[in-house]
Amino acid sequence: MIRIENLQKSFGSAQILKGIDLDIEEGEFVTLLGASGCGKSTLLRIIAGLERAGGGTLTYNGTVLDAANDRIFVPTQARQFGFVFQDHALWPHLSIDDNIGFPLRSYGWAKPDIARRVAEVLSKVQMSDHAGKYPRQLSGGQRQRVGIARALALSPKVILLDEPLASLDSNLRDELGHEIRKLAKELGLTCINVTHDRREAQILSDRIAVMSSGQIQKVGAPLEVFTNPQSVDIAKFLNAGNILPRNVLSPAEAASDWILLPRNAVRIVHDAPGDLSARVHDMVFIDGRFEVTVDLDGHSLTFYSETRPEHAGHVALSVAREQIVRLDA
Ligand SMILES: Nc1ncnc2c1ncn2[C@@H]1O[C@H](COP(=O)(O)OP(=O)(O)OP(=O)(O)O)[C@@H](O)[C@H]1O
Repeated sequence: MIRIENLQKSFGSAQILKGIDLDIEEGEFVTLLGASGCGKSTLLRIIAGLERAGGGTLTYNGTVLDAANDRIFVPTQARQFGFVFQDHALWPHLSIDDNIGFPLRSYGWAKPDIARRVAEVLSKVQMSDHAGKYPRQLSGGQRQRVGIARALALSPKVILLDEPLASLDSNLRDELGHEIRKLAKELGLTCINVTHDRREAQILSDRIAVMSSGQIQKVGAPLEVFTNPQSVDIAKFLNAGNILPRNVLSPAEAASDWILLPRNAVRIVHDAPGDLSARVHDMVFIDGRFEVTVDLDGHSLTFYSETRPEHAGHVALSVAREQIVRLDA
């Protein structure tokens, strides 16, 4: 298990990590999700041993890897974690098998053992046919598969990923994302990923830690984080649904209270008056359903609909009120 306790880091006078606490279980896939500059890469670099913490403790299976106050710091090589970066970081002048074999050689592996291991990991990422090629002869997705194979070569128990899907187009991102998740589970890997991409986080992760301003604001399974994001800021960053003053749906309530109304909690009703009447403002067909935006007393409300609203103009809506959650301002 990886345990992060009150971890802190400053660059000059800027405090970048302000006391991070997080436990990551063996075999778990956790994503640090946050906007640019929130400190997620700095946290990953500290876990990797590429950066030292300024305070707090990092332990792995009970062994302290970094504790600034006790002057303990285990260097990167001794941590034996695997790395996958967004830009693949392959050596252009080496063939694919040499790219994967090179680190093994530097650990003193014998040639036949290297050849066997390279073949094994290439087959795990379905790249066996490309062993003799050079990185420039591969597509972005294929290069990333090689990057993953290289990370697996030394059989690390922990893999650290820095936006592994960022350089890929959207279909490929989903496909490789599902494969990475499957492979991680098959091999029982503990994975820590950083990204600002919500979709990537949801596809890959058992749990998501939402970061902003050097702190973890919310941790949970994707379903929990996206359906109960806790605050207006997190809900906005996650694009979790409609963020409305409570009194828009319940006029008796205080206007200063905020709620999250998920996009699947609203539906058009045809044969009943409904809870609300609203004016259709916009509509797009996307991912097999309509995304309808209505104007509700000056507030914009977006929801998913299997059917196209029959009449442009006004629609009657029913709201699944049990799906509404309160948000901290
Ligand atoms: N070596 C460094 N020296 C000084 N400042 C740094 C250093 N590394 C990071 N920072 C600063 O720390 C802050 C957090 O950076 P970090 O890279 O951790 O953010 P991030 O959330 O990963 O953002 P991004 O997604 O853009 O990489 C930024 O303001 C950055 O400029």
